[in-house]
Amino acid sequence: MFSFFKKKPPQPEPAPVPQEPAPAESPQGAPVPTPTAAPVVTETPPAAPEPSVPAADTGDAEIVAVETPAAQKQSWMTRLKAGLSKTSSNLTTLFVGARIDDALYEELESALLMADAGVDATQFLLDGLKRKVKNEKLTDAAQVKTALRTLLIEMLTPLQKPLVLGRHKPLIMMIAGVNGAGKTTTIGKLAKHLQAHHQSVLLAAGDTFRAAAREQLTVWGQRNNVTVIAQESGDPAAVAFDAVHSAQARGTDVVMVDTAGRLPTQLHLMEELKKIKRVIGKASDGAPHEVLLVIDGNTGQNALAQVKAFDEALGLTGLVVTKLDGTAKGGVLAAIARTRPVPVYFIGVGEQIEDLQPFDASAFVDAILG
Ligand SMILES: Nc1nc2c(ncn2[C@@H]2O[C@H](COP(=O)(O)OP(=O)(O)OP(=O)(O)O)[C@@H](O)[C@H]2O)c(=O)[nH]1
Repeated sequence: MFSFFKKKPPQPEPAPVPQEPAPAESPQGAPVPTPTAAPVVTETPPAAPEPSVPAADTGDAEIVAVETPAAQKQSWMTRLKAGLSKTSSNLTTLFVGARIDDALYEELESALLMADAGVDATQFLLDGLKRKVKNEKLTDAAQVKTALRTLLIEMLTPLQKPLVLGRHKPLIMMIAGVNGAGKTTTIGKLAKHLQAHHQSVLLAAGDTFRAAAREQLTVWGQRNNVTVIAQESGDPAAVAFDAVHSAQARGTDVVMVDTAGRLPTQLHLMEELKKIKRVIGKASDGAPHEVLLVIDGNTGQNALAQVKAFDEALGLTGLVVTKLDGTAKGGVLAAIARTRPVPVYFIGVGEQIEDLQPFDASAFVDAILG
């Protein structure tokens, strides 16, 4: 049974020492007049008090926050299977009534390449499978499929890692990705999941580039009892800095810093991301504690290039792979596992909150092998 988050008791953090002037903040949510050139910050408070962490959560041992009920897990498997059906269709059919011969291996090779597993992972799996067939003297296709399942789980398990809560207060997460990857949607879904796990959440609307993105997040925050720190224009690093200080003052559990979408080839924008990260570190020593890249599963091998580029720029701690529903390219996780094994914290198979779940290698492989 998998859980959504893991939880650890918070470590005492040094008192924050402001090193840069934080932008002005309005106590009532109204924009504050500031000197020319200084950014205007709006703070959207939650409509109701945020849930506090229960006293029982501060024990010594690492605990699993919430066990997923069997019925819920079942419905997730159903959604995962449906979501990954395009990736799985080629892989599942080729074993039906097949003989173990070169034609089967060739078909498997094409299916893996078409699923965007990439040349390296595909070759690795084929070599491993041929070895297993020989050593274990496998004689029918169903056994070969089981052997492939084992190999795939072995390959993907290193990517499986829970997001551990409560290591820092606030736990500061920075979220990056290319345009339209699903960053803002993912932040919204994660905030809801975090609230369900008794975590108070504050969001920094660091997408100062697109006014609509800021407004979208602000309206969403008002509806969902989540404080959003936003600026009408200016520097996303200043928004992040201000958000961290607000969260420290309020005793908020988790801060998520949204950032504008950008391509790794837009070097000045990649520099801007590095600056946001540096400034978060100035606001809180050692932060951000998580640097997440949101990737669109539809982009297949291009997603791999994004992982490499963002990892080199920021030092990623985790991935969120969205839109695995409706794509035939779910094999990209195998490519990531072989070439840049950054942990996959969550995968998304739809637009609903419950469509974003922790990555579980066995469940994923079961879904793609049918
Ligand atoms: N089908 C599907 N759609 C998704 C998923 N995750 C996000 N989306 C949709 O993808 C679209 C883009 O999502 P956003 O969250 O706005 O993406 P973004 O990365 O914040 O975009 P920018 O701010 O432009 O960089 C929205 O229509 C989302 O509803 C998913 O797992 N499956």
